[in-house]
Formats: sequence, C-alpha cells, structure tokens
Amino acid sequence: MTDLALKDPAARHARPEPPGAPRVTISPVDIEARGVAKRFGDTPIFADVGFRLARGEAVALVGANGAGKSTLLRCLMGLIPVSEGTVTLLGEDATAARAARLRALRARTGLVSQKHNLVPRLSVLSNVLHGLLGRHPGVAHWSHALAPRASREAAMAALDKVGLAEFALRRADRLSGGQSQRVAIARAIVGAPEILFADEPCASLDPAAGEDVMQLFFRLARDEGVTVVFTSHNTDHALRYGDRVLGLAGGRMKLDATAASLSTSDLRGLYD
Ligand SMILES: Nc1ncnc2c1ncn2[C@@H]1O[C@H](COP(=O)(O)OP(=O)(O)OP(=O)(O)O)[C@@H](O)[C@H]1O
Repeated sequence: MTDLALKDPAARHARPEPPGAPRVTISPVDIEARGVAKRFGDTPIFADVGFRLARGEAVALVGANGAGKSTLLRCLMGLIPVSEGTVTLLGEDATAARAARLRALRARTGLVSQKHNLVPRLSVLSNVLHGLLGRHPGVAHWSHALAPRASREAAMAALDKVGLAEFALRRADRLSGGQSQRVAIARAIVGAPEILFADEPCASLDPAAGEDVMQLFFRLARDEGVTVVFTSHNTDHALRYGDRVLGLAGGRMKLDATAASLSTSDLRGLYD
C-alpha cells in the first residue's frame, strides 16, 4: 500500500483505474440515515431524520439540552434500536443486522463519551486495550498482562499518539480529567476505526483542557482520514471542527449545512 493509500482512506477503497481514465474520486458513504424516528415508550424524541455522511467528513450534531443528540448518536451506532427508518453503517443496514453482525460493524467504529468511563483500578494500557474488546471478546484483552504482544504494541502506539506513552503502567484513577480523556481517545482509536463517534468529548473539561482534547481528537481523525460524528454544545467547536453541522430542534433535523456557510448566530435559533 502506498503512503497515499494509508493517508487517504478513500484511496484504500478505490478500484484500479484503467490507463487514461479521468481521475474522479467518489467518497463512499459511511453513514446514511433515512426517515429515522426514535420514541421512548410513547414519548417521541425525533422523527424524519435523514442525511448521508461521506467517508472522511466531520459532522457536528448540535441542539439544546434534550434535543436528542446523544440518542441519535446511539441510534447511528446501533446501540439502541430506531423506532422507524433505517441506518446504513459502512454499507450495511445496521437496523436490520443481527446482534453478531452489529457487533462486528461497531468494532469498526470508535466512541469517545463525555465521561471517559475508564476502569479506575486498571492500568492506562489495560484501559486502552479495552478498545479492542469488540474485535477480540474475552479475557485476553481485559488486562495488559494477558494481552497478546501485537495488541499491546497497538495500544502503546495509540498511547503514543495521544502523548501518554510514559503513563502506560499508571493506574487510570491517578490521571487528571484531561489525561483521562486522552486515554479514552487512545482507546477509541486503537482498533483503527473507520468512523469515530464523540458525545460531547470535552464537556467535563476546563476550557483549555477541552480545547487540547478537541485538537488532538481532530488531528488524529484527520491523519487517519476517518469519518467523525460529534455532539457539542459549543457552537464555536461545531463550526471550527465540523465540516458540516446538523441541528436538532423540536424533534426534527432543522439544520444541515456546511460549517463554512454558517455563523454562530445561525445556530442560535436551535436553542430558542
Ligand atoms: N433510555 C431512555 N429512556 C427514556 N427517555 C430517554 C432515554 N434516553 C434519553 N431519553 C430522553 O430523550 C430525550 C433526549 O435525550 P438526549 O440525551 O438524546 O438529548 P441530548 O440532546 O443529547 O441532551 P444533552 O445536550 O442534555 O446531553 C431526553 O428527554 C431524555 O430524557
């Protein structure tokens, strides 16, 4: 594989071109939502949600408290069922997939949540290895002492990318909030995901640590050319880090526009 193919995931999926053919790159669609609705019992959360996200796109999902951002993210990941409609994830209908197929699809994605959810008494390295449990279920990837060498090396490489290699053997509960969130990012990327989901990844951090985490997260995502879907209450982050912004309000997708075409005041209407 060439360097270009490694850097550009679209190139990884490209078919060999016949000599003299025009160079046209069509990015695959990584996520497609069609007519998606979600209800909890009789309570509707959103309906009629539809969009397509191309490989490598970074999309900010915005909206007021309770608008349904996290719920939509969980529907896209197949963590909870949709009430109506379909979600196609990496080319497969996730809403029709059986549990084992869904797990295999999810193993090709990574998630960073608002709370890092590290296992406090385990080492940083073991926590990063947990990012491989979707691909390698079982006890071997629970602890760094048991993990195969290749997995430990992958986890160390991920820790290196977030600048925490020297903390590998430290207990996770001895880290600051910002460091913990960086470990959570390492855990999300260790399996080389094709899509990264992030649910308010810096909500629990102070502004400086939050900015660091956003920068790191997006630098890694750009380096790997992965598709990113992130929720945020920070309209500035949504516009700076998203290529595109989707806005939920009143149970509908009220906004779908490129970040470049929007200003902070355009997003205010979502919070009225
Ligand atoms: N498992 C559940 N059962 C019932 N209601 C739920 C469940 N999960 C979420 N809700 C409700 O769905 C609505 C949307 O919640 P969600 O967390 O998706 O919103 P959000 O936009 O992410 O909010 P916030 O910005 O405050 O995190 C809320 O009214 C919430 O109470």
